[in-house]
Amino acid sequence: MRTLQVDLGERSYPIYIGGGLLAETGEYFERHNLAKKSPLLIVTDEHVGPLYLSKLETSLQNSGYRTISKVVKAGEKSKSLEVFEEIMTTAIEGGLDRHSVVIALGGGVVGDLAGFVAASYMRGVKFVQIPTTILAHDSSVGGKVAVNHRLAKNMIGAFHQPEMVLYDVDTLQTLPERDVRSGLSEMIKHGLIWDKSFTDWCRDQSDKLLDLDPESLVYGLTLGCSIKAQVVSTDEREHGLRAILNLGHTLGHALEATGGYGQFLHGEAISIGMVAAAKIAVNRGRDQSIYLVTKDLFERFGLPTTIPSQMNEDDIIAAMMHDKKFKENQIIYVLPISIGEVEIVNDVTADDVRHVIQELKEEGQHV
Ligand SMILES: NC(=O)c1ccc[n+]([C@@H]2O[C@H](COP(=O)([O-])OP(=O)(O)OC[C@H]3O[C@@H](n4cnc5c(N)ncnc54)[C@H](O)[C@@H]3O)[C@@H](O)[C@H]2O)c1
Ligand SMILES: O=C(O)C(=O)C[C@@H](O)[C@H](O)[C@H](O)COP(=O)(O)O
Ligand SMILES: [Zn+2]
Repeated sequence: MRTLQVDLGERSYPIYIGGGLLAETGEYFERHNLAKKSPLLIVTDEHVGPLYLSKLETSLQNSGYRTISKVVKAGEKSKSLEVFEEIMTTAIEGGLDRHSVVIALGGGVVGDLAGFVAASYMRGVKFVQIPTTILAHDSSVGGKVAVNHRLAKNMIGAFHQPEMVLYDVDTLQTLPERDVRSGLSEMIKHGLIWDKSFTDWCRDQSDKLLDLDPESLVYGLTLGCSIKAQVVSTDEREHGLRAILNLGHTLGHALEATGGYGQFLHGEAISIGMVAAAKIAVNRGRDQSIYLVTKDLFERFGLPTTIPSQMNEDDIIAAMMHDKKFKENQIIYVLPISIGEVEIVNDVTADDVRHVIQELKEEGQHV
């Protein structure tokens, strides 16, 4: 078992990564002095619930905790105000009070949604992240919680840090292949923004990672979480450095919204977004190899690197203008300087992005 720490003063918390942790949840809750008198609310989804909910409930009940649960539909569409309200109803009817803890058991969708419930219920209760996807090595750390608006991703949310992240890597063995690839996209991102040697390692280990080799997974997830924890510990509220975690997301989020939150998985959309960022950087004078290496990397993981020709660039640009990083008529964009190093710029124009969308649509037609 490995333990990392997110250093945020009184909001600091550990990330526990290892096998078999789910069955020990009750003991971790006791260790963290989480209240036993108030009911706990477990939020999960219809895929994860049947696999892991009873194990979690048993562990908590064996330690003397009372639990209620809410199972939501799987997928990005559950990150909505409608589902948020349904969970609030469950919480109120179940008698949750200010000492209750909301637990997210699942991937980034459940984590973001349950986290926003925890941030809002009675103006904020404690929150525990129990991630079950590869992607959630990113989403469970850092305290960004939100639901989507039809027009833009993660538009309604808060910063609300968990008490701990309990990452039982055994759960990853049941992930569908498409979600394995999608999750690895965020792992690669952590290399691209921070550490060339980690990017090289991801490329060299691609077969093992895609095969869910436990040793490679634990190493990759630990490195990914550790990069995320370092960035968040430096800049919790994204006043500066934290924006680098958004590599590929300006366009990626616009693709998700334009696709109706169903066409692309998050990791797929940001894979295209990271390739687009590399292309923009090259168009602005950076070395062509940045684009070639980035594209090759995502292709090795079976992730998309082009934009479907039927997508309309005006729609994508319009969605991008709603992004949180669009301010004072400028797009705040994260661009690679080299592999493992990025910069935050504010002079990428909508036309620059439109041009790259057209290039990536054309490339898609030659595949
Ligand atoms: N808050 C953040 O910092 C942050 C960071 C990155 C991504 N995100 C958000 O995370 C979301 C994507 O997360 P995700 O990819 O985990 O999606 P997800 O939560 O939808 O999970 C992916 C799919 O895998 C299923 N699943 C989950 N765990 C499983 C398991 N162990 N076995 C079998 N099936 C399992 C789910 O039911 C779902 O169908 C997006 O909404 C994205 O915006 C947030
Ligand atoms: O934690 C962050 O900061 C990130 O940017 C991580 C991203 O992978 C994640 O998708 C995040 O939810 C995007 O944040 P947003 O502020 O652009 O919605
Ligand atoms: Zn992301």
